[in-house]
Amino acid sequence: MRKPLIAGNWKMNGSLALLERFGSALSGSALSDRVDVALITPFPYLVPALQTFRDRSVGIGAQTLNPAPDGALTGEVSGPMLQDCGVRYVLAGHSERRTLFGENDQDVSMRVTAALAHGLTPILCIGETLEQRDANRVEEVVLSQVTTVFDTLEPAERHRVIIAYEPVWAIGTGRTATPEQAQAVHALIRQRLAEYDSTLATDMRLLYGGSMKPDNAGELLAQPDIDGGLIGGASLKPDDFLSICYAAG
Ligand SMILES: O=C(CO)COP(=O)(O)O
Repeated sequence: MRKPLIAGNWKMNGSLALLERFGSALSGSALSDRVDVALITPFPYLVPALQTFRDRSVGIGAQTLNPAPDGALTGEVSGPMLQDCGVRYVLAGHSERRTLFGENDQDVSMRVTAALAHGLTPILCIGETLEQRDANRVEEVVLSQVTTVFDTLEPAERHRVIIAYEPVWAIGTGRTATPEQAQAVHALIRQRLAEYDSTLATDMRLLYGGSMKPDNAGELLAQPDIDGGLIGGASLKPDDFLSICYAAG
């Protein structure tokens, strides 16, 4: 049985004041242990977030990392640093990193490997653009984003990854994938995982991301192959985020 994960990706948003509001909202909530909750914050808020949720009721994650362990790389943050601070998750391959910062599949793969090497749980983000969907290339694009990373991993490492399917056309647009569209892609990903090993397919959590909100979360999360959500805009509003967590758990 896969436990759902609801992860809020703050992107380059948020403040200490917002973190405090999340601290009050989530600590005072009746969240069940049937759902894992994570906040993926900008670097400066990681340590305050870890302090806010020192009971570990909310896992804290970073939005990227540099694959090198250390060195003369001004402005970068490494896996050992995140591990040192107690960070649990790190995103790799978010579409904004791919398009705005030029990260290709190989860069993404190096980040997943570095995360695993330093005890972090990578959340590998994949998804097609609208152009690729219109050209009927969803399966090809999404499965190749999975395999370029998974082919390089050891079998045991593959089991430690979480995948988030985020169709690029649904991110921040208010245009969410229908539950059927999302389920169809999740099922394809799971089939591909089964080719590596059947327990990988049954165990791996596949999150959906892209305009998930309180009013559509229930339907999306009810799909058999959707095991949670990676939430952007709605993760900046404690009440909305909590509603989505309740819908999952
Ligand atoms: O990119 C996302 C999460 O990583 C999704 O963002 P939105 O929920 O704002 O569409």
